[in-house]
Amino acid sequence: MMKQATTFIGAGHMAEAIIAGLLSNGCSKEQIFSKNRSNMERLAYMKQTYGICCDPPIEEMIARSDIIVLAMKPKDVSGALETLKQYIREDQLVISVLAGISSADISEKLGNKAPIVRAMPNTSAAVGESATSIAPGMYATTEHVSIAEEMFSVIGTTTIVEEKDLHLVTGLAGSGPAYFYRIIESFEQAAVSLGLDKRAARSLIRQVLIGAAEMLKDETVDPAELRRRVTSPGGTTAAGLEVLEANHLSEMLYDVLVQAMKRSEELGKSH
Ligand SMILES: NC(=O)C1=CN([C@@H]2O[C@H](COP(=O)(O)OP(=O)(O)OC[C@H]3O[C@@H](n4cnc5c(N)ncnc54)[C@H](OP(=O)(O)O)[C@@H]3O)[C@@H](O)[C@H]2O)C=CC1
Ligand SMILES: O=C(O)[C@@H]1CCC=N1
Repeated sequence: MMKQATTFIGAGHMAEAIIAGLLSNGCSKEQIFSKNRSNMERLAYMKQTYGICCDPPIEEMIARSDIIVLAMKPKDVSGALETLKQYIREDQLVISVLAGISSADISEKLGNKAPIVRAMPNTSAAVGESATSIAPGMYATTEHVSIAEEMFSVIGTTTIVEEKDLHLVTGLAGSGPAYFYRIIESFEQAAVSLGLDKRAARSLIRQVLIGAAEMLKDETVDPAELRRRVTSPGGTTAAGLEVLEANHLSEMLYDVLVQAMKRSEELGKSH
């Protein structure tokens, strides 16, 4: 269980997913602080829902913390660090979940040698199923990486990557849940258009994804083999899969990653 006091700068969707995961894994709510820039309603919701500390002034939160998690949008990081750099110390660990923003950039904005570890979780953190990538950044030692691993391991799996690979893994795993949600939305709509009751469509297609995901948890199993087991020669699955192939599924998904990765690179340049 994580014992370090932690301040989340930004109490948005990602911060909530991580905080929910930490609390359901036994982390004490007194050890978690969070602040927004101006959305007090959102902060009140976080306080009410999770019992975390949102009232102390930001400088007090930071003074009492071992870890500072940067969880604002990339475009807001410059403004946030302009104010916060006077409070963040070199004996604290800065963990950034920001897409695209390099640790060198964060260090420069901080103007000190605080260690920085970058993490790219996803919103499945809220149910303990994030696929988080962790990369050591400026001034980070293996001990700092271990602390970040400990934090993120309670909200899912952790994979250590090099910082240069974060653009790619952001497009793959940070954004990843949205691709599957989008596919589910279309299958639901298609089933309803073809005459199925909405509730039945919804519950069936969701369970299909949950069941398939459960099967994939065994990493020794090849997804291609799982697919072959479903696909009877000349049967319904083969007919459906032919449509995916005819519409260039692999090329399309390659492009999905390329575009998401490019966007991450742009975020790093344009904030
Ligand atoms: N959503 C996702 O699936 C994932 C997101 N990320 C990364 O997480 C970060 C946050 O994303 P997400 O949670 O979706 O965004 P949200 O918009 O939901 O939350 C961002 C929060 O940051 C706050 N904020 C902005 N500026 C400041 C500031 N100067 N000081 C304190 N708080 C501030 C905002 O408060 P206010 O409204 O008051 O301005 C807002 O509550 C992004 O950098 C994103 O790249 C990473 C992995 C996955
Ligand atoms: O869309 C985004 O920019 C963020 C980063 C990964 C998931 N959401």
